[in-house]
Amino acid sequence: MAFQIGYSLVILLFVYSATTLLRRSKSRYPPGPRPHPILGHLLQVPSIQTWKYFDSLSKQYGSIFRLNLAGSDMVVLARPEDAEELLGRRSSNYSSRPPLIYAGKYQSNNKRMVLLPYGERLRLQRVAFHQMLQPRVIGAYESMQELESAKLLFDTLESPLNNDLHCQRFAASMVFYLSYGKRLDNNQQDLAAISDVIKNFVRDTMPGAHLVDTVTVLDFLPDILAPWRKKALERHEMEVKLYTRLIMEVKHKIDDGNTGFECFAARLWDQKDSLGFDIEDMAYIVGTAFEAGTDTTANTILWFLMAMLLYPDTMKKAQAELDAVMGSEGKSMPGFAHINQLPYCVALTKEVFRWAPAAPGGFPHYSERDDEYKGFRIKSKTMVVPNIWSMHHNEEEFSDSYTFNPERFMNVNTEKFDSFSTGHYGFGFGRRQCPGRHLAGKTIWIAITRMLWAFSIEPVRDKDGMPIKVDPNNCTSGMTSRPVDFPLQIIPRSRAHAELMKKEWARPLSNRIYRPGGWRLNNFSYALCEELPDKAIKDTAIATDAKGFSQ
Ligand code: HEM
Repeated sequence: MAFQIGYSLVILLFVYSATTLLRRSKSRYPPGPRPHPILGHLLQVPSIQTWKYFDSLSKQYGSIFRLNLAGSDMVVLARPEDAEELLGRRSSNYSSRPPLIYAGKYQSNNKRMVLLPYGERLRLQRVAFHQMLQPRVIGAYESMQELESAKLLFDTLESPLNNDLHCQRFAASMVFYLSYGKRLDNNQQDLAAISDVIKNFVRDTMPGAHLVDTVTVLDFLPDILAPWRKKALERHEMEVKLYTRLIMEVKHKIDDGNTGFECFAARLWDQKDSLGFDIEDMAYIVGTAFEAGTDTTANTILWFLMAMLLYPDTMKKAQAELDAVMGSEGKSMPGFAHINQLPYCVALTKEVFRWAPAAPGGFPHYSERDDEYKGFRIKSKTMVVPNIWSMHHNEEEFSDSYTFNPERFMNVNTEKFDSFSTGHYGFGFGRRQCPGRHLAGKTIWIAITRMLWAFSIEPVRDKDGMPIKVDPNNCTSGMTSRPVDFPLQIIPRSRAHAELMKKEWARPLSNRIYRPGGWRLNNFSYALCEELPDKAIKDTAIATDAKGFSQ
């Protein structure tokens, strides 16, 4: 009997091994262009608008193709269903990030969440983010979003030519407030310092930005032969100094007995020991929120402005909707209370995310184990890139995909605020999907909707009265992309609209309706009123909380 069982086991083992081997030998790598014997495709992949090159390869080799960058495997996915399967359903294998020696190891000391490999450190950081950015709490930020968008309108009215700076300030101030509990008003010093960090970071994480990330043996060179290492470490020092100063300011406020002070950094100070974070961890966690949320948000608003120049009919349609709801006399300004009455403005916002994704090339994921998919082998340590650009230009899903057409989103359920991040792929996939997406959707909606209500966005005309053309292909490259400076005129729709913009921004903060909520409902309402000297106003805010404003 024992012999028979043993015999059967041997046969089973043999059959299993044979079928596995057979399957392996049948599976092949995804197709791709012919590589150079040593450098692979390293010299073929352009650093300028890489997503468009990848899109052209997907038309030639299919929706899953493979490249080799001097020995490192890269698989590019052009279809959302493949990204959802691999990065979503098989996320236990595809949720890491490719190790970056320059930006990850030296510049970030392996602490920056966006670059972290999959593991416990990432999990803890995502838990911390989730507390601040989950759908249940983002209602608490509506009053801040309305306040900052009022400032955006006012700034644009006062100096329309600086719209780029205003978009940047608007996006930065929103996230800065959530992160450090203070607004970025005309505090150019903090804004300039952080914008600089973001600019460097976007550049340093670009594919091919640093040879050592591809030819990793270069990291064995001594310092004298690797001057880039000193530069990366200097950047690290500068970032740590800046981000630590900001979280220490929060700590001092807490130590000074400001018990109601509420922001992401304050929460982290509370949980520092239970989550096992050191100060540098905390500095980077909060700084990362700021880095990841600022450029993406500002760039999306710039893309919106360009879309309005190219597709003025969509602007007119949105304005007709706004006038029908708010009246055309410019006597009242739209806010979150009107979101369900403005489906076209919701659809237009979603179309901006689709038409010009702020991160068109997607963020690369990284496989940890060998896998097989649709008959293709995907080795461990393969960079897997969801090419959002291709997905948004898949004609089967988005017909006439290069045309900006909000109508394609007109059937969405606008009662669900969450819907800003569905129906397109601009926020990525799986366990690394953007944790700021719910906040970003609403921040961008309020900015776009109020800009449409307030202004006519017009082309600049040449001396013959002809509109100067703008080109959406003229955009920056990197992890995020934005249109290169383009001429436009932003003109108030009427004197009454202009007056209301001024009035709204001049309105004392005490007259604003706060909708507190969030992690600690009452405490958070203090945070929203932090700049207000009057205790009575703080009490009012707490009272409104009790009345159950939206959360
Ligand atoms: C228009 C606005 C935004 C866009 C288009 C955007 C897009 C993205 C994308 C594509 C990713 C990579 C997802 C993946 O790996 O599959 C990402 C990651 C991330 N985003 Fe956003 N994002 C936006 C706003 C924000 C905001 C407002 C915050 C925070 C306040 C934020 C925080 C992050 C963080 C921390 C990550 C890294 C997640 C990780 O590596 O696990 N983002 N975002």
